[in-house]
Amino acid sequence: MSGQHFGARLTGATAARGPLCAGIDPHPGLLDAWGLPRDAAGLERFALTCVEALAGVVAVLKPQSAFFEAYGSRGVAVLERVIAESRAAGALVLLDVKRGDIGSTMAAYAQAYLADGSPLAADAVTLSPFLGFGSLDPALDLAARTGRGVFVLARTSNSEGASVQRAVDGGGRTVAQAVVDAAAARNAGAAPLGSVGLVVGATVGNSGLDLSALNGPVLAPGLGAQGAGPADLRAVFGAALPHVLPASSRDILRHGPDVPALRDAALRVRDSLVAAAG
Ligand SMILES: O=C(O)c1cc(=O)[nH]c(=O)n1[C@@H]1O[C@H](COP(=O)(O)O)[C@@H](O)[C@H]1O
Repeated sequence: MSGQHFGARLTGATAARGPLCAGIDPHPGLLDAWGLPRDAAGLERFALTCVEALAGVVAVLKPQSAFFEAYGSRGVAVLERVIAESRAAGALVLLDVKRGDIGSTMAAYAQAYLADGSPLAADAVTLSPFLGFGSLDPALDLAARTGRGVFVLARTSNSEGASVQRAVDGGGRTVAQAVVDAAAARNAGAAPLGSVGLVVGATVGNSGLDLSALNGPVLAPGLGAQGAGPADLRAVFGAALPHVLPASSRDILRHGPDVPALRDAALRVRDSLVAAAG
């Protein structure tokens, strides 16, 4: 990928379009609600309607891979179109795949999602560090070489995550803080922002995390359907708020399939985030 690295492109995109990541999560129940069949054709209509409504106005689109994989090769072909058409309309694409594996096979996932010329290459992907942060090195290295980004799970929005992520190591540091510190080391010296992001749910309350040295973006899912609102972001993120990218899926998608209604819903969420940050 030519041009600026991901952290710079994200900074430009959110400055121009506002701080919102809209998720494309084609839940079977949403296909029903939109009057679409639960098959690859329904998936395609759903996903491309999202692209039509959102890709020209939202900074980041986040397709959730599993909902596409569920329809096999036809679903994955739809995902390829979503990535290409969203990017062509000016949105950055964060592919939500939450990959994490031992290093040798992590390299293969990196090729699939972060290599120039790969059909599924996006601007960034979500990664899971729970096989050890260092196991992600092949993906972080390739992303750095190709100007792409990653968002590494640190403190997830679900309640089950806390027992792992708040566990404390021998030095008294939580697992989540160790992820933050490893990402910060990767981002040191980058300007205007590094390309190794984190995921910290908007639902987690006072996380206790020290994000002051991160120098990277923080994806904050959990708005809307999971109960968090724009006003919660300041409590969770404090001084790190300017680098937070709030994410919402179902709370926006329920306004489809009408394209203007879907777009207006996303813009309302975006405007409420701008107001809450101001
Ligand atoms: O990595 C993610 O995107 C993610 C991390 C996390 O901690 N919590 C979380 O909800 N997500 C994703 O964010 C989206 C949330 O969807 P809604 O609850 O419908 O807004 C889903 O695609 C989740 O898989």
